[in-house]
Amino acid sequence: MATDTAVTSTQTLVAGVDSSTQSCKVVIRDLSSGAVIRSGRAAHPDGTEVDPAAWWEALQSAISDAGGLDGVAAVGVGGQQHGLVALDSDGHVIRPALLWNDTRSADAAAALISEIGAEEYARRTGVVPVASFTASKVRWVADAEPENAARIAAIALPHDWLSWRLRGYGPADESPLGPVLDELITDRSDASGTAYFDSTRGEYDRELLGVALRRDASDVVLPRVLGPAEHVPGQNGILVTAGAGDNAAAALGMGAGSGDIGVSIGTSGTVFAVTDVAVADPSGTVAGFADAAGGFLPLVATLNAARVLDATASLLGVDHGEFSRLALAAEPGAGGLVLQPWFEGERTPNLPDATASLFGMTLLSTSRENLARAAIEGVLCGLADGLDRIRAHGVRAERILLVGGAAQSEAVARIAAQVFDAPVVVPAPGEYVALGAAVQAAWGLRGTAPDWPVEITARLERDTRPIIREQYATRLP
Ligand SMILES: Nc1ncnc2c1ncn2[C@@H]1O[C@H](COP(=O)(O)OP(=O)(O)O)[C@@H](O)[C@H]1O
Ligand SMILES: O=C(CO)[C@@H](O)[C@H](O)COP(=O)(O)O
Repeated sequence: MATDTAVTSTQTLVAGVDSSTQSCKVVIRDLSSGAVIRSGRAAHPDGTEVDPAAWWEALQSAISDAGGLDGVAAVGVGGQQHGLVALDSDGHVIRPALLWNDTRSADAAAALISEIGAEEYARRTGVVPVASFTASKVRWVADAEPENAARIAAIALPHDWLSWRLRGYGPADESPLGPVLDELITDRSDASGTAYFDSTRGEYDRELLGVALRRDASDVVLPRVLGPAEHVPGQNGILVTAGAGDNAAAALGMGAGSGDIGVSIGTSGTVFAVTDVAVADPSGTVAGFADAAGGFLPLVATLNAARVLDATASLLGVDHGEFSRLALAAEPGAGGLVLQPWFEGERTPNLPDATASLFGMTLLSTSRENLARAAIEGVLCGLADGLDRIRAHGVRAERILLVGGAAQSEAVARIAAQVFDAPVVVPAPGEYVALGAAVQAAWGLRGTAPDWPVEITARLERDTRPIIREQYATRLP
């Protein structure tokens, strides 16, 4: 448990949750100042399919690690996007949740595009299916496990299901309020990652869900979409707000506005902007998601991010601090060494079966320093390519806001300023998804968005080194 500030008896608190791929984090903030009062975390199991019960257990451990919810008036739950939580009519989870990084649904995504058309998907939902999206996972279950698909009574995303459990709903033998599927709630940001939601109209596209499920989906319960200023009752008098997809919650947490580009380097790598107008990219590279504040969140995601650095550091036998020092001891371009970091297949570019490759190895270039730098450059180049695609939709990039676990690496921040064609700002180390979910909790509780300060620890001027992206580009297929 981390206690940053003493709590007084008159203080009202709000809580934010980030149920992310690798862990669950809880932050408890003071409603009036936004100060973090206490926080906690718990690990999630590895794997690209996970029993949601593990998330529920981790959430309770993280809450307890944070000293419990005493004094908390409202909670918002942010979480990894896209995961398919399929429920039967008794509120039981039908099979382990299929996560955003499970690439078995790549063929299902391709089939949906060939049946509906990429242009039509982009027009109706703002996105074009890739393996990550919920619709692709629904189709995968319909084809690979038709007996499971036939039992689906409701479909939730990870954060929807956790909000439901937190409010006291669930299977009759596991929850005080029972399996009331109509009490599932969500928000526009996470709904927009399903590929069966029209975020400009704020409505589900049940015909597209039916195509994915291979049956009439009019009776499938989908979570009710709440606005950012709304709340519903929860347990012990604690109100529950809409929650959000993790990237949209991070945007709230770091106060991203027009001209800001969020770059998150966690399990996934993401680059996103906050915009007033929707983006629809029929190529599917830019996902035209909604944000958690009533606007839009055009986003490009990569599958290979912080864990590429973890794996390379482990190969070199060093911790994160030494890994950063090694990378900074190498020159930009890593002496010609290029790591194409597609260890887990890749989503952008859409190469679900790809593997990683190391190019440019000579006796001179193959040093520990160059390998550390090449890993960071490879991850950042993929995200910089994504930013170019977002800019192509007329989005301005005045500064990069760097968050996610790997943003704590000095080398990542300094090399980001060499790779992105914009200054880089690093907010103070923090769990920005959970912090943003707490922003939403405050917003839903009071009806207006709080104006809490965001502390910045580093500002790096643009320091573009063209060699890095030029040599990476020569290795693209
Ligand atoms: N100083 C650091 N340098 C590089 N990577 C780091 C550092 N600190 C944490 N990480 C990595 O960040 C990742 C966790 O980031 P996080 O944003 O919490 O991920 P997620 O939200 O996807 O679960 C882990 O892979 C961890 O090893
Ligand atoms: O798929 C996406 C965005 O489209 C990912 O960003 C997931 O939302 C997982 O996030 P992390 O757990 O890596 O933060």
